[in-house]
Amino acid sequence: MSKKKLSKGQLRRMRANHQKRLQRKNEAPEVELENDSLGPEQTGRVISRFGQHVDIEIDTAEVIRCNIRRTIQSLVTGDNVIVRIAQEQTSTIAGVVEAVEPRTSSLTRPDLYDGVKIIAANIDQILIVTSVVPAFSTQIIDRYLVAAEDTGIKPVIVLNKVDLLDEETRELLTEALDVYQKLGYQVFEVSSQTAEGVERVKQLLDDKTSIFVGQSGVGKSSLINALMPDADLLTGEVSENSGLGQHTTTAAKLLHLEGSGDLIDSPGVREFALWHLPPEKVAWGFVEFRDYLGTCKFRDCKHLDDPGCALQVAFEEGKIDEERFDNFHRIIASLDEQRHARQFRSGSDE
Ligand SMILES: Nc1nc2c(ncn2[C@@H]2O[C@H](COP(=O)(O)OP(=O)(O)OP(=O)(O)O)[C@@H](O)[C@H]2O)c(=O)[nH]1
Ligand SMILES: [Zn+2]
Repeated sequence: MSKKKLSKGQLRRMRANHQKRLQRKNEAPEVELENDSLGPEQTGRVISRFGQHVDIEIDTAEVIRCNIRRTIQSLVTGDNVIVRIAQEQTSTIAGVVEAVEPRTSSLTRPDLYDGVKIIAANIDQILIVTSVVPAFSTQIIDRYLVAAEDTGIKPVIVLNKVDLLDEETRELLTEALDVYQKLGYQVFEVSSQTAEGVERVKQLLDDKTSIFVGQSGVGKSSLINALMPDADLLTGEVSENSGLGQHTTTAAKLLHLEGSGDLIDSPGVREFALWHLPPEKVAWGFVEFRDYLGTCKFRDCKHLDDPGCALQVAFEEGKIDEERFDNFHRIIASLDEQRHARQFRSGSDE
């Protein structure tokens, strides 16, 4: 049986509907606030972004939902902004973001369409949380350090769950972490369970914007809860999935800590170091390698057993820790594996 032919009228209606849909897509879904209904400019900070809208905390600590001027190219959690607030509240949209201050730092992730996507801005420090459950791994710490070094944001290492350690294990871990202290990284040993060391972390967070990263299960949520004025807030916010739709669970959100510090959190923020790293950035991410980079005999030196490798010489002279050098090679090897897997996948798609 042949397909039923559409009448001219039906076709016209279909086309008209299609046009309407396209138009709707291109139109900003925002309620435009009239310029003369807006108050004077004031400063604020992005708490969270939801598509065309954004929640801004202003100096009175009030959070207001705003539209975004079309001239603004990029606006993410943590951005400092200039806003104008409607003098009379006529809708849920209470103001307009007029401008964004230059960022001191930004956290990005690879994006299929745009190359990279910025997920948060103006972060002062990255707390790399690790523990003994899941197993302690300097390789994972190094991987997070490399990613942190690439952002230019200061990383700090936090060993959580020290309450689970017997004396001997604790000594071993302290020794392993000593390598990082010697490289200039701050190291904290804490337990979110017994609150050991938590006060020192609290002081570290004061007056700064921080993010917590690390493997699933190391105790990031537990630690954050121990540092929040209202312990239930974080879990409540993250699991909320109503009203504003699914963005609530994925959008990075800025939260206030018990002292004067802020925290930006989201699943994406927590996992940022697990995304692909270009191999040339890995060596740079090992801070003690920097003096030697560019001094190997061959420009494309893999720093393995290449002749005339300056890193190899430095290692043999005891200037580079063995475990760090091993971890570097392991990270490079895992990047190669990832690349092969991607090539294999894209090849089999054809
Ligand atoms: N013994 C002990 N257990 C802890 C401590 N901190 C967290 N835990 C436990 O570790 C488990 C994981 O903690 P979470 O806070 O959910 O870990 P997370 O890093 O937020 O995990 P994701 O949300 O998956 O990223 C929970 O069962 C916690 O109770 C601690 O200091 N000591
Ligand atoms: Zn080399």
